[in-house]
Amino acid sequence: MTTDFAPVLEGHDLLQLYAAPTGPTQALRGVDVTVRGGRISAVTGPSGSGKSTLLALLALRERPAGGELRHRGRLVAGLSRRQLRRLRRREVGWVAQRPTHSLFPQLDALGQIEQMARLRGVDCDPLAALDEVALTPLARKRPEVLSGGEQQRLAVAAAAVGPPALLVADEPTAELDDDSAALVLRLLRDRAGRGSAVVLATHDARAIAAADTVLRFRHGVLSGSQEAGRDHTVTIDGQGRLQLPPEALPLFPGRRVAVTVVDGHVELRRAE
Ligand SMILES: Nc1ncnc2c1ncn2[C@@H]1O[C@H](COP(=O)(O)OP(=O)(O)OP(=O)(O)O)[C@@H](O)[C@H]1O
Repeated sequence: MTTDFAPVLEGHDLLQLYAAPTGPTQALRGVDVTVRGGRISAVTGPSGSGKSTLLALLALRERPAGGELRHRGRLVAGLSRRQLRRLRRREVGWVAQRPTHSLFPQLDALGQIEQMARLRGVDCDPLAALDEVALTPLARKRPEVLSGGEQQRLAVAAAAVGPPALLVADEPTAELDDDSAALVLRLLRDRAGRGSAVVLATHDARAIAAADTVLRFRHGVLSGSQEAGRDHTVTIDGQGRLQLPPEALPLFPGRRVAVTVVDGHVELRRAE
């Protein structure tokens, strides 16, 4: 179902250090990671395990202290600050753990979307972008007067303008109830469907279930990775209806499905 895109980012033996009173501490070490367009990758693990540190590297906000990070085959270490800034502006959507850190404090919700479209050099319908996260009634509000969940939805909608080649979000559903989380996950799936590489740091089972790849961290080390695609046994009722597993639902945002019976199996695709 998922198209196989070339890697946007490839990290090998990544190391990140932070200063601590006792000397430099390794926030990440020995991490190998590949991020592809068309996929949602969830980075998970206990608090302090290195998720945000990895996201800062993948969003090109920091450079690794060691190892190799390549963006479309080019070594990030070889890029100037100016080149990195330009890449971030044009190609990277970023949702900070505190969503206000990725919003412009002086702009209202509509202005956030318009400004992001300007920075990326893309056309966009700002009202439709707000509607996607159910924020149209708050179009003229600035971030400071929005609730935490509204700020989070706005930050995701703004980061997703374009859509960007890379969409990196730190805990994008942490503040959200089930309905709002479903909106955000549907939006992220839509952008992956349009080719974005989506990377999330998350503790949220709803977001992990929506991911194609799950990367588990412990003490700064990648302790396991898992591809989605588990088999599910479900029952078909007397009318031929079946219940899709929850992680399949974000694949069908309009809830319309094209069904093809072919070679003894059934394929489901999003109906246009
Ligand atoms: N700017 C920094 N300066 C010093 N230490 C840092 C800095 N950022 C992170 N660390 C340390 O690096 C380690 C990894 O932190 P990180 O924020 O990546 O974890 P996390 O898995 O995202 O945690 P959480 O789920 O709580 O957000 C922690 O020990 C943290 O204290």
